[in-house]
Amino acid sequence: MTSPSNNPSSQELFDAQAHVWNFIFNYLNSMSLKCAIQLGIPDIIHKHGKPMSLDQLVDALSIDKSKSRCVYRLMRILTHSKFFVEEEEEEEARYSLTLASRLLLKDEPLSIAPFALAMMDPILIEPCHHVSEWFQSNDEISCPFVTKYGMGFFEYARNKERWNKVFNEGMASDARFVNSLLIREYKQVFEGLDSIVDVGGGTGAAAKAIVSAFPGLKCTVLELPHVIAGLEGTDNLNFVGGDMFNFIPHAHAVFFKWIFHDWTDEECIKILEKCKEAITSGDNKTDGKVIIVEIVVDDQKENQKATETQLLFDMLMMIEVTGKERTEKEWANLFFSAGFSNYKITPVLGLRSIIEVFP
Ligand SMILES: C[S@@+](CC[C@H](N)C(=O)[O-])C[C@H]1O[C@@H](n2cnc3c(N)ncnc32)[C@H](O)[C@@H]1O
Ligand SMILES: O=c1cc(-c2ccc(O)cc2)oc2c(O)c(O)ccc12
Repeated sequence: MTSPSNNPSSQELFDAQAHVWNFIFNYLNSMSLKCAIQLGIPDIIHKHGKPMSLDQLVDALSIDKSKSRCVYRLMRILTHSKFFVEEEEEEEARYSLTLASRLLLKDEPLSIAPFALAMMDPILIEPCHHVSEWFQSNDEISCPFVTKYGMGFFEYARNKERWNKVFNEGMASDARFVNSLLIREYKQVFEGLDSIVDVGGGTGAAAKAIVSAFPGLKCTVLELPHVIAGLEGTDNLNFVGGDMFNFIPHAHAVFFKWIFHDWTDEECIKILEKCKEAITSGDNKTDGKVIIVEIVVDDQKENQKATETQLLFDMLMMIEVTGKERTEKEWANLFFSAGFSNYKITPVLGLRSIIEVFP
């Protein structure tokens, strides 16, 4: 890393200014994407079935023609960011989808639109305006979410029906996406298991994907009661209301997706100790394991954008809850502190990995 020159050239100064500007205005990328999802632009282009002109898009959007140029400007920035492709046909621009915008179609099984809308909801963005205030406040305030709302995430979600629904649907869409790829890429992680508990499994999206791929496997979702209120199980899927810090039902394997990054090291060690009890039978024997789907920070050092996204998640975990993203060394420290003897990381889920932990 070179230190800045004491006598920068004009070009160096302009480059530095451009870097600052890019960061200042980057939120407008997120907000443009949010607007396109809310308007259903990917769905409209998909339904059209072939590249779509601006006039056709404006017609289908049912918005006032006076806003056509603004729709063009929205499409221009999102085309620049590779959410759409623009091609010229009969001297007119026509838009089609990219793989990224296909993931944002509302009625597709692998849609991550609900996750995108939950993560860009004002409820999660508001605490971001309170980070410095939180840094300067007393030790008792655990995260900027609490600075903003005066209560933790769990208490807030329990009392706000709309937010509870938006958040759970967002998580469920991510669970459907990542679990279908997990089963495609690393099916063997579940092979030979007869029972599994999905701890903090939300409304059961991951569990449903697992039992439909492995019909002989019995799956229990352990969740906070307000998340699973009114949900019915099936023959091989059941919902149990409870607290993972108190008790995890006995099973061959315990599955966690996006749980440990929500919690401090001390809390994770407590959960892992409960897991060890859950996979150990009365005679102290086990061939069970813990299966974790999470980020391993720095596992893709050569990919600058991947590392940046992992670090953005780490900031999100600091702001909304009291968790963090962990390096391999930090993960290993948790596992060994909780009395596990071995682990295996398989990096087949993009920014996340599958981590198997053995007693
Ligand atoms: C970030 S969400 C992840 C949901 C799901 N595993 C997924 O990735 O789609 C964290 C989940 O943990 C649940 N949770 C939080 N505290 C819990 C506790 N003490 N016992 C059981 N579940 C808990 C929350 O209700 C929430 O659904
Ligand atoms: O914004 C969040 C909040 C949580 C969260 C919610 C409820 C809990 O009891 C614990 C944590 O978790 C998140 C998460 O895992 C994620 O990947 C993104 C955002 C959030």
